[in-house]
Amino acid sequence: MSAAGSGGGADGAATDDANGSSSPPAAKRTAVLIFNPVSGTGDGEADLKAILAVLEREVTVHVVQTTADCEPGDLARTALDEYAPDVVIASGGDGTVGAVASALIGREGVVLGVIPRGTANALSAALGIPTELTDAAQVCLSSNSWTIDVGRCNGVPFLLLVGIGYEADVVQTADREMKRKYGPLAYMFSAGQRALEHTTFEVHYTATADDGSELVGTMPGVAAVTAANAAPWSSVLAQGLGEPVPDDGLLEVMAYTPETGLDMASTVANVFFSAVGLGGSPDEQPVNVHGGKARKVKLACTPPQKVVLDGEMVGETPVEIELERGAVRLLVDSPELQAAREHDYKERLMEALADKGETVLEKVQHGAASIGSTVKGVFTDNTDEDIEAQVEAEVREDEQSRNDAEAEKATAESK
Ligand SMILES: Nc1ncnc2c1ncn2[C@@H]1O[C@H](COP(=O)(O)OP(=O)(O)OP(=O)(O)O)[C@@H](O)[C@H]1O
Repeated sequence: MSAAGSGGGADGAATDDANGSSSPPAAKRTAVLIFNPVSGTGDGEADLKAILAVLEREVTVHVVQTTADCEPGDLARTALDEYAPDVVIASGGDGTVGAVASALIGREGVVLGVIPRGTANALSAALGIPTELTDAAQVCLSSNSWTIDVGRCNGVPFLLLVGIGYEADVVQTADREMKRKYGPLAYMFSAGQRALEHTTFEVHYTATADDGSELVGTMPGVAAVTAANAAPWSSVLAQGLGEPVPDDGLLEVMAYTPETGLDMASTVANVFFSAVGLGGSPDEQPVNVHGGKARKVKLACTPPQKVVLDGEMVGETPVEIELERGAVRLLVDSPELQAAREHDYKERLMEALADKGETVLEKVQHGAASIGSTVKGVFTDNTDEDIEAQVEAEVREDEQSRNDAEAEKATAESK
């Protein structure tokens, strides 16, 4: 993840000049915090308290809470006019963050801070924003910024990607109930389920390359198309050419033409494994993955397909997608802080493993068994109650066998 440049520094303390006389404290910077109280699965009230405890040390914060029927972008635009802030901070899921980011397009001098609290937090993962609440709040006080491109799909701004067909079905299947139950795994379950049941369509495309040349054609048998500005590893289909670059002025456009449901599932799995470094190089694409970089792309589908924009359903094809270069300035970790955080995380992980390696391994195996049966449940027609009963039974069985093993060991030792 590359992040460079600098934004406004934070300082609010009194300063001494060369004569030793004290000058008045510099005015505190002003921040607007657009806060979604219901996003994710955490406690909104407690989260807000923890965030303000960090931010208010250095900036004056105006909190604007979102509501069910109010567009967060409109709230941000009103707050920009009312408070003329230096920083606008979006705290919520990807929907909230994307909408607030779009309100900052063309507002030079105002930087975007992000405190992720959603289910998937794909945006933060793609842009290298810390997932821990107070770490992310701390980054909002920093002076490191990264100027990134913003996409537009039929005029509507997006930061990550446009998904057509399969990708849109996956998002629609992972509804709030499923996300509440399974967290980020909801997307994996729904991805597996939809891969087996996917349908195909014909895509008519006009892609404009970086040199202005145009590629026009029709592709039959397509199950999914993605056009990405940025994407985290979990947006598997956007990784066909390697991780998209959010500041290169280009979209990564991918199309998938699987023969069967299993073919689709294994293609998704292959791209996923190579994206996380466990498979072949992304250059060795499976034969049913096609793609390239484009400055702009027009797509029409027969029959028309659903379209998802940064995780939100927005309608149907046809679409015209292009990028606005360097449209938003985002506050990010300094490379040093990012490295220190990663180092610290790895150290703690290694310590925990050295301390109780066996227990950790057992827990992982136990978790995998529960997930396995949940996936099986989702793929078959079991009801939610069936799945929960199945998972509970496996957990009980697992605990019982562990207790038996411990009892056996204790008996053996006492002899
Ligand atoms: N005060 C509120 N009460 C109820 N719903 C709200 C409120 N504020 C926002 N919403 C709803 O929250 C949704 C946006 O959620 P957001 O994207 O922030 O988080 P999420 O859906 O939990 O996370 P993710 O996008 O990562 O899955 C919108 O549908 C909006 O209507």
